[in-house]
Amino acid sequence: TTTLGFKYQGGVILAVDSRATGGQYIGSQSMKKIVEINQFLLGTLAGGAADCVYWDRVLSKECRLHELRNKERISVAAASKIMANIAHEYKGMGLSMGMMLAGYDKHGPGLYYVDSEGSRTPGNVFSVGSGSIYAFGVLDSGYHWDLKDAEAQELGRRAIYHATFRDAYSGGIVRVYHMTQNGWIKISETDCMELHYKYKEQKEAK
Ligand SMILES: CC1=C(C(=O)N[C@H](C)C(=O)N[C@@H](Cc2c[nH]c3ccccc23)C(=O)N[C@@H](Cc2ccccc2)C(=O)[C@H](C)CO)Cc2ccccc21
Repeated sequence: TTTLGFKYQGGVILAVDSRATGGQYIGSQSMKKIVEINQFLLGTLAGGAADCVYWDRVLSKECRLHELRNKERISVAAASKIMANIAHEYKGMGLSMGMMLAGYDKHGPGLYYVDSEGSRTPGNVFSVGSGSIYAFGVLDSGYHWDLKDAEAQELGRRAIYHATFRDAYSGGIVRVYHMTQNGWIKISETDCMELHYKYKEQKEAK
């Protein structure tokens, strides 16, 4: 898996692949690794697929209950704290989850990394999963706060593509979402082979 998220002047970009593996076996090429918790909250999934899918559903339920009890949407900080508390409750019992929570609340754009070891960190740039070292290579060389929306979306897409090219455990479809003060927008869903030939042509055109 390769997932990434970064904050910039235009909000938050999330980009992921869609492969699930069991050892060398590819279980699926179409897994949804960006989960839509609500219109202003997105999560990304990496690690044990069942762990991620299950505890994301629990988090979604808790976020909805928070809205009903408090008559206001949950903040990104509070949602990430719920997930961190769950991870801490099960620490040492074998959960394997590396997630990001991205959203927009009264404090502006939010991006947190949360994992099953108990880490919960706010930050501007994260990449999580077996292909994250490749994604960082592209992301760190192209990232700056003042990226334009189209540049930011393409940077996320290109970073995930390069990870699917080099990491055997990443592949399938490259999905890009953009979180702004009006909520999330799904920007693109592109098969990594389509991107492969598109980037190849761009290089040959030079
Ligand atoms: C095909 C499939 C599933 C599947 O392939 N499960 C395997 C056992 C799984 O969990 N694979 C992990 C890798 C893995 C196997 N055993 C583990 C034990 C501990 C930690 C990780 C693993 C995976 O693809 N994870 C994805 C993340 C992911 C995949 C699917 C859904 C959510 C997140 C990922 O991180 C990269 C591919 C690198 O591993 C689970 C599932 C649920 C619902 C529908 C289909 C499937």
